[in-house]
Amino acid sequence: MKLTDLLEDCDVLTERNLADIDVKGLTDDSREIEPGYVFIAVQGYSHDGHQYIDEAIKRGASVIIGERSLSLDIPYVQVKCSKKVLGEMVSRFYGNPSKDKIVIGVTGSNGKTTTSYMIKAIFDQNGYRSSLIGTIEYLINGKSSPSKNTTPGAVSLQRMLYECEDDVIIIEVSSHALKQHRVAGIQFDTVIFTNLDCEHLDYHHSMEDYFKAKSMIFDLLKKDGQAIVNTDDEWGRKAYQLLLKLGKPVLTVGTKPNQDIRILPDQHGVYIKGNKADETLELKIPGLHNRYNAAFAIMVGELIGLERQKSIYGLNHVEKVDGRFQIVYFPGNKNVVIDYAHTPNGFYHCLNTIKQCGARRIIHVFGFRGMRDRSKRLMMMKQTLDVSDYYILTFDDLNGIDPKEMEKTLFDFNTHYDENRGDVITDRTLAIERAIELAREGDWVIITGKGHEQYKLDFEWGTKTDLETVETILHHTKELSL
Ligand SMILES: CC(=O)N[C@H]1[C@@H](OP(=O)(O)OP(=O)(O)OC[C@H]2O[C@@H](n3ccc(=O)[nH]c3=O)[C@H](O)[C@@H]2O)O[C@H](CO)[C@@H](O)[C@@H]1O[C@H](C)C(=O)N[C@@H](C)C(=O)N[C@H](CCC(=O)O)C(=O)O
Repeated sequence: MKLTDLLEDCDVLTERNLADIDVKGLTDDSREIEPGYVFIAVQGYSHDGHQYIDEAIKRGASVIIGERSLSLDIPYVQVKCSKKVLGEMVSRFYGNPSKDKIVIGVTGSNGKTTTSYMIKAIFDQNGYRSSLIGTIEYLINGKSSPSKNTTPGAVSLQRMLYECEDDVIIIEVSSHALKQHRVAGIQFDTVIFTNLDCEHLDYHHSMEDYFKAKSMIFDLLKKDGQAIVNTDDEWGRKAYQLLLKLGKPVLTVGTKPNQDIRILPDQHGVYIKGNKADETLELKIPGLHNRYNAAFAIMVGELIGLERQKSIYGLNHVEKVDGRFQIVYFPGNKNVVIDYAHTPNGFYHCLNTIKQCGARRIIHVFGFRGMRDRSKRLMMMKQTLDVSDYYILTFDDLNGIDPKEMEKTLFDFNTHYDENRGDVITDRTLAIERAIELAREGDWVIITGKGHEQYKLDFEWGTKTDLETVETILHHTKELSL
């Protein structure tokens, strides 16, 4: 493929010696360079790709692209934003693979994963074949591989799209990915904006900046693409206004009248308007948050012209999503829930869902992640105090933070909010064991923060995930009762 074709429409500042250069491949990682490749130098979070230009040349790069004004012995193209150019070029290199597929992007703080699996179930149960790229796994052509990033880097992502033989591809799009242009070059048929919660402010610095990053996805809609937003959410309403301003078609989901899909909080259903007749659909899914997720998925079904009952049929086939409101039933009518919730709003929805399920008492095990947004911790604490009856603060990922420092943070929170309703047990497995021990008939234990993820620390029980810990305790409980 010719370099000039790959650079078409890219924001190029200066260029020289471009002639008729053939491109064999392209990457932003000098370690992956092969002869005839283009190396795109990207300013990253921990390294500056421009430092690896010499290494890329030694490995045989035939062209370098970067943001600096440089004079090199091989052709160099200076661009305004090399991350964006990377996505755009790699997409062209693979023949714009998103163009001829149905591509659904799901963004927002909470609900991305569950919504994505619901959409997938609707497609799969109705004669389509779909791929999914997200927090838990990359599921392409029926083959699953573990997820590294919720949204992979541009080169991997475009390669996955290229290799995907399915009709539909559902992509969870993180704010990091948008800010870093990992999805540049992708064209979305539908974009879903679930909500925005106090999160990632270590990276985005303010909610406005976080919102700005999320809104970048709207620029990537296909010409006839469609956005769907949750207008019960403050930032969803801002997204709605922005979309109107941009002249993009937008459908709404929420509990207020006049929304395209109206959530009926007390009736376990949704009321849907649209091209076809208005209709109330019953949903058998627990939790208000899941009715929002289901409403987005049903709306996607509407957009591809599915009969509504076929969407409901699909939703009834959603397999359990790892680490998302995953219930383990204990003898003596005790339930244990594992959920990825790690924001105040995530807590609100999980804890209230358990309450609606009729929990006698709620015991909540959770912690705070090191090196992440600290501003949300207070609100997380308040949320649990509002709804749960007892909490145990424990370790989540430390991400390089000294364990002593995190332990002190947990004890400080516990002392500050001490109403004889909480405890600190830093070992996560012992905290879970204690919570289950405390539970009596009709009680629910909820463990939040890690969801499907593997532990990064070694804990007492030697288990690797919350599910493994809970199942090990269940096994011991059953043995003891024999
Ligand atoms: C902070 C962050 O977002 N980092 C992401 C970023 O990497 P980076 O900026 O650190 O890259 P870097 O190591 O500084 O390298 C800069 C450049 O130098 C190049 N390099 C580097 C070394 C070398 O020898 N040669 C070389 O060419 C690198 O290939 C790169 O192009 O770009 C990489 C490729 O896209 C990502 O994999 C990486 O995600 C890291 C692993 C990460 O943990 N990110 C998290 C914060 C994240 O993105 N999370 C969201 C989900 C958030 C949520 O909703 O919960 C996600 O989408 O996963």
